[in-house]
Formats: sequence, C-alpha cells, structure tokens
Amino acid sequence: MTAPTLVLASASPRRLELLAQIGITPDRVVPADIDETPHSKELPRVYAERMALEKASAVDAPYCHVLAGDTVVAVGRRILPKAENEDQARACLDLLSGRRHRVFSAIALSAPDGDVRLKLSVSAVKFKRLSAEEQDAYIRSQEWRGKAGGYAIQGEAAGLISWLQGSHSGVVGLPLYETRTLLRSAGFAIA
Ligand SMILES: Cc1cn([C@H]2C[C@H](O)[C@@H](COP(=O)(O)OP(=O)(O)OP(=O)(O)O)O2)c(=O)[nH]c1=O
Repeated sequence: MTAPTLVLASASPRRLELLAQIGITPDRVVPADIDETPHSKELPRVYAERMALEKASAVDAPYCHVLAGDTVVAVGRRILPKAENEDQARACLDLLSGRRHRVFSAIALSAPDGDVRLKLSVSAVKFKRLSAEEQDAYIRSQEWRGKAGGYAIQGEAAGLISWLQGSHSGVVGLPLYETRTLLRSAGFAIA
C-alpha cells in the first residue's frame, strides 16, 4: 500500500513549523482562499470549526488528505480580529489586558473518500494588566501583524502572559496533540 499524501491547506508558516515539530512534512502546501468573515452572532467555537472545515474543503487535491486549521481568539462571545493595523492591535490589547480570554483552535482533515474529521482545542490565556509602556513596546514589535487577537504567544507576548491552560501549540495555530491523533486515525504512520 502506498503512503497517504498530505496537503497542508495553509499560508501560515507557523503551521508548517508546528507540523515539523512532530516530525511531519506535508507533501504539498496549498493555501486555502476562503471568505473568513464571521456570520452575525456566530459563536467563536462554531466559527473556528466552520473555518477549518471550509479551508480543508476549499483545496482541490484529489487522492490527498488535506489538513487545515483555524485559530480564533475570543473575549466571551466576542471574536477578536486578526490585527492588520496598529489601531486594531491596540484595541485587542485593551480588551486582553488583565483578563482571561479563550483561544479556539480547530483542525480539519479531509480524506480522499470525502470523509472529513474535525477536532477542537480550547485554551484559556491570561495577560497581565498592561501598562501604557508595555502596550507601546508590544505595538513597536510588530509581532501582532496578521495574528488572531493581535498577539503571538511564541514571541515577546510570552513575557506578558501570566497564565495558560490548554495547548500552547493550539494557541500558536495548530494543536499538536489533536493533530497527531487525527493523522494517526487517518492512517498516517506517526511513531
Ligand atoms: C493567538 C495567536 C495567533 N497566531 C496566529 C496563527 C494564525 O496564523 C493566525 C490566526 O489566523 P488563521 O486564520 O487561523 O490562519 P492564517 O490566516 O494565518 O493562515 P491559514 O488560514 O492560511 O492557515 O494567528 C499566532 O501565531 N500566535 C498566537 O499566539
């Protein structure tokens, strides 16, 4: 039997690096081009799962397994944007400062026979109360660009996060425990 072929449906270098961390190199990387606008009143968990499923289905890769992920930062029911400018990043930091929020990381794996499996990792994260100087320094770092909730736990923000419950890799963008389980259940030989 030939080994299954894996396509990573992602433009995120983080997801590729995270897969490499557990010894997996996809055969191909094909970003999924989908509309990522949340539906009105859509719950963060529902949104993360829908996005992962849509990304996995959007890539045209016959005879392949397609893996996709989506990471959503939420304060209560409120979905924070992927920060694209300083105003958005500051607004995110204001919301996150001194309180707990949740990070929903959904992964979807579609099989060549059309079967799609989904897994969700939910983490809780707490930022210290941020001073104006800390906020300014973080904005200067530029690390918030393109990140859900306007921060990256794998960078400088780690020094501002006082507590984490859940999956560090899930917060970064690909929950590795769930990913390994999903790939093994689909027949990938992972030690
Ligand atoms: C909270 C958090 C998010 N992120 C990133 C991971 C994701 O790249 C991004 C969330 O956006 P996503 O829509 O999940 O991913 P993406 O658009 O970057 O890539 P693709 O859809 O092509 O796979 O935020 C971090 O890198 N670190 C963090 O601590």
